[in-house]
Amino acid sequence: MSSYQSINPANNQLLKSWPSHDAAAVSQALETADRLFHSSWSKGDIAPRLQVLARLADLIESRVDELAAIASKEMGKLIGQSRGEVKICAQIARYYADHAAEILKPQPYPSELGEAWVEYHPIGVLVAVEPWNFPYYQLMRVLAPNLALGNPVLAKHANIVPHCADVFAKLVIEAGAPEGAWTNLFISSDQVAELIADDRVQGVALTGSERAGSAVAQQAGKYLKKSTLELGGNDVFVVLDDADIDEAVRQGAQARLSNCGQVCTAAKRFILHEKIASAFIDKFSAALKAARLGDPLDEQTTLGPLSSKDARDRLAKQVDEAVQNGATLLIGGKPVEGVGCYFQPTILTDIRPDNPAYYEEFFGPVAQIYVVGDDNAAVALANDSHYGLGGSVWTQDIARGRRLASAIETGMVFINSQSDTSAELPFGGVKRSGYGRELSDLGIKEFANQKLVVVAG
Ligand SMILES: NC(=O)C1=CN([C@@H]2O[C@H](COP(=O)(O)OP(=O)(O)OC[C@H]3O[C@@H](n4cnc5c(N)ncnc54)[C@H](OP(=O)(O)O)[C@@H]3O)[C@@H](O)[C@H]2O)C=CC1
Ligand SMILES: CCCCCC(=O)O
Repeated sequence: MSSYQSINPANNQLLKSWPSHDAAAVSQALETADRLFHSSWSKGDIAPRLQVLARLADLIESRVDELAAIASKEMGKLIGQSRGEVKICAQIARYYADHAAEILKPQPYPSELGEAWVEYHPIGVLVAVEPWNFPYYQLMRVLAPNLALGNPVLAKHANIVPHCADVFAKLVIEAGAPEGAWTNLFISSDQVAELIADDRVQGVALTGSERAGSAVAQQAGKYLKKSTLELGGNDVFVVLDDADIDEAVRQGAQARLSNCGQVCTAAKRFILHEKIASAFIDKFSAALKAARLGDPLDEQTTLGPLSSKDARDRLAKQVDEAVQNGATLLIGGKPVEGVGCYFQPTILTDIRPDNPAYYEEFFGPVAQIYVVGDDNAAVALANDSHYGLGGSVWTQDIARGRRLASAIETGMVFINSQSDTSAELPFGGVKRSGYGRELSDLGIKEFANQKLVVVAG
């Protein structure tokens, strides 16, 4: 049974232990959620559900500082970045409050068979399995569209962010949602598997590692339940010879160091055109070295700790092995001595395809640098990856940027911007980065019965 403990990664202090939910509590939660699904709340008029989302957005906006501090203390995100995450959660709630009715209205399908349309109905109780790196955003990405649609959700959050999980669930109730709409469960992987197997559960959404995604998707497949997966990424940051180098360096450093590099769509593989590589590397190294490590609650800090001791130790081992297999360590490369799960900003170069690091995601402030001679080489290197989540291309020739964006095999590509997210834009990837999309009109239909109705002509 995974234990749920709030531990501050900046000082390794235990903040609070949280009791796990036993079988009786899980059974009660599932029964309540399923009863709600069969009620007028889920199957009736959408308006009351959208009013809850609007109130939730207002509530979150009124408590940004409080919610941000809880996240920063529990998983080490810089306080300013935690505020940003809380604000985008309000944006997502408000987006679906304002747009779900339009997105979900019946869509006509002109047909020779007669008058035809597609209606969008909820499918039932879902399970959400979410990670610690955006402890509120990951939950809101599932809650908002499915509360609008009418799918009740049983949520299993990462075991290192129980306070975020608990306060989020309380906010949903405070916004007026009935019991069962969103239930936080402190449960184990085995209990998740049992829920997925239950006939009352119709789908599962997971964000996390390939390991977790594979286990959950396997169970979902075994019981023929719909699933969506948003997993790791090894996103490229392609800087072409005509790029604005200073802007690319500024955003590249942000894209690698934000959330201490623990972002699935963080820039991880920096692919540099040979004409600008030396200039970029000099400026980029200086930008990473200038990071101010410290307490995430201190506004002056620009690089906080990793989320846990395990995460820090895993990263240190990865970097050591990369160097043992031939990579050159340009800067950093070691845990920071002392209290807390800190790691030096790091740059690795000379990573050859026979080095395991070539295909690995570094979930921390570790940048890989590659140098290429032309656009085709950049695309070939970008696509030589098991992952396919996001990426960015930097060039002053937009037509050139669009060509590369179309050729890079990922779910999202940004031109002259680091990867980002917004409620109205779909989020997701391909290959081992998972499948399905969250947010936007695509995300709300992932767990909808897209029902065809035809009136014979
Ligand atoms: N795509 C993304 O945004 C993220 C990707 N990751 C990737 O995951 C890697 C490791 O991070 P980590 O924290 O270990 O992520 P995990 O994949 O272990 O955790 C993500 C969620 O999945 C749960 N989980 C893990 N295994 C199972 C299982 N067999 N059945 C059901 N649920 C399960 C976890 O629960 P519990 O916490 O109790 O183990 C957690 O709630 C990172 O290096 C990164 O590559 C991590 C975070 C976010
Ligand atoms: C702001 C970017 C959000 C990325 C969410 C993730 O790491 O899954």
